[in-house]
Amino acid sequence: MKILIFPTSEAAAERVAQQILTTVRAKPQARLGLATGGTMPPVYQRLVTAYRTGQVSFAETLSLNLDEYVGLAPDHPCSYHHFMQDTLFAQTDFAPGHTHLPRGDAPDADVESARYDALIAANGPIDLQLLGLGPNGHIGFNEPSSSLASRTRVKTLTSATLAANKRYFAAGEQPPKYAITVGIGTILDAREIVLLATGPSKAKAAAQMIEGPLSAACPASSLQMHQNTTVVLDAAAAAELQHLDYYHTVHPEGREDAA
Ligand SMILES: O=P(O)(O)OC[C@H]1O[C@](O)(CO)[C@@H](O)[C@@H]1O
Repeated sequence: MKILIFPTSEAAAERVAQQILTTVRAKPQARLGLATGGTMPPVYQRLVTAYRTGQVSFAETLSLNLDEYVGLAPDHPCSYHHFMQDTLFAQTDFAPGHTHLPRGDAPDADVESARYDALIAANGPIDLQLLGLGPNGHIGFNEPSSSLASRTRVKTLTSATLAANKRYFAAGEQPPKYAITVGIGTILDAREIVLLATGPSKAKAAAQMIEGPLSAACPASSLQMHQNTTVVLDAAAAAELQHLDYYHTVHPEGREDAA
């Protein structure tokens, strides 16, 4: 893993956006694995700006998102379909038939998981997989105890994740208890992975992911096994790392201390 530590969350998001733009400019038909969650809007805003200013086109790009809540239809305001439409797809020239997420409202979530896994296999490998990080170390909705070889399937969300994501739902509305998520094995098949984690709530998970043992207790530690992963942190998310001299620290003026 290459670890980059930026002074601010804005600088970290900018670095991730630039990596996505570089991939799409080099290969307009790139297959992007995209992520949702509160960490991603600053990245997607930058992609939208790049599109609006003529710096990039996504017209030929394929996107395959990581996950969706079981039971939520695409038009539910808290569905990840809605999140992606709102923050990225409707604001750029992604072709509607090129943007994929698991269907949370499918009549049988297991059948839908198998369909989605086959879709990724048919279109893969993913060129660039974008990831956020759950405060409990999850990637996608691969909660602690997920098999490190898992494929797309239904996962039961932990109480910690339900509590963390409750803020995205209306008062009194319970977040779904299950999600369809691409598996860790599927994530590790990507040619390139970039994970973005910002803010103090990610510090413990970031330290376990980078410095902890490879373990299903921290699903993100599986990225230690991937040959082309960049982890982008802001200073708050890097606060619990013990070995700062192992990593690349990027200073406000852009100077980088090489690891
Ligand atoms: O960015 P957040 O909201 O902290 O979420 C962290 C991760 O958890 C998820 O919400 C679960 O998939 C991801 O979308 C996200 O990458």
